[in-house]
Amino acid sequence: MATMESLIGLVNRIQRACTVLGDYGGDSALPTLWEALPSVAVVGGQSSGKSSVLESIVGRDFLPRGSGIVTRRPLVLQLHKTEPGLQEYAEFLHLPKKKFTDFSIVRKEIQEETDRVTGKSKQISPVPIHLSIYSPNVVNLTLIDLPGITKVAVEGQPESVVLEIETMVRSYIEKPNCLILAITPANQDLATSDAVKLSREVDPTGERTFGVLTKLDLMDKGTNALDILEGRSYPLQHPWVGIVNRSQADINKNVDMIAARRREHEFFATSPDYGHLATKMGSEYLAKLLSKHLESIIKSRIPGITSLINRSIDELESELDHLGRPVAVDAGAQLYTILELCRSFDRIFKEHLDGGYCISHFFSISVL
Ligand SMILES: Nc1nc2c(ncn2[C@@H]2O[C@H](COP(=O)(O)OP(=O)(O)OP(=O)(O)O)[C@@H](O)[C@H]2O)c(=O)[nH]1
Repeated sequence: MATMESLIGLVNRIQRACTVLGDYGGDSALPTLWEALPSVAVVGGQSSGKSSVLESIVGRDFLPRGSGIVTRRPLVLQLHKTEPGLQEYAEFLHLPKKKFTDFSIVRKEIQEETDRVTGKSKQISPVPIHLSIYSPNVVNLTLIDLPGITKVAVEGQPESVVLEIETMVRSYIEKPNCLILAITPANQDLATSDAVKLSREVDPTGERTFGVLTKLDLMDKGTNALDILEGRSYPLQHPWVGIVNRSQADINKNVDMIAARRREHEFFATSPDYGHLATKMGSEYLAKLLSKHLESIIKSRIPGITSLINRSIDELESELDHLGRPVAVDAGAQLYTILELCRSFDRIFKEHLDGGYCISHFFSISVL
């Protein structure tokens, strides 16, 4: 288990290295290392509860929240499990070496960094924000929060935003190594769920889709979601997980994540409808389920990842060979390099000229 955890941690670090080098799977026509590594994308309609699910998994309050379109750039969130007792902190890729221990400042930075690229209007951008959280209380995971799928542009947005968001979401979830966390609110008809519709399109067999039903506490009295949670309607290969996040009123009252998790736990444990499913519900269970699934994916993909890395090393080495020796920085060594180049040019020139010693000699002297 420890080995597997460190392996997921290693994949996290490779992903981090990829992003530093500008490889986040973007629009590259070539297969990239990022694409070979597994990740989890959170997909759903606007206000379906995507950011709330992410926060519950992390157990921290750090994402900008509110009604309307809040997530306007993809957020690549890497969770790194640290030793027990160590302090939790966050780091942004665009602010290297700056450790954030106050998570309300993390939220502010996400907002400001979103605005820096999109402006303060409701525009969206496909340029991701990268955030790493180091904590003893998380499981090693890379999660990607995406803008909510919508059917209509809100005031201040161009009509094209609807298609732009769908294209952006699709570009992440169509990658075969991307697990899809399809978030659907339980108080809406599942048949109209954007998350279910889109994930079915890109993953028709449902092998990489995890259905998450939020807002179970907001269902009309006398109704429940047992048909879905027990897999009778909309079955997926992995069972649906029910979640109860904090309501907007809870957020306004600053109900903290620990209290929220406890309340979620109680909701399932004491519910006459869901009590028998309580051990397989809730955000903590979801985080463990995802981490476990990632483990098995990584295990099965190790040979592919290794061969991709080896292939890239080979290609880079042959490119380096082709480029020749590195050019030194100091003037003396540079002069030496030039002399060496002239010497080899002289030799090759000589070899190609029939009895041309004089010309090549003359040439080498004139070059020097
Ligand atoms: N009561 C209740 N409210 C919830 C639940 N999940 C989310 N909410 C509320 O629904 C609203 C939207 O939640 P978010 O998590 O911001 O939704 P989102 O999908 O990330 O929103 P966008 O990023 O704007 O698309 C917030 O006010 C949450 O408090 C839930 O399980 N129960």
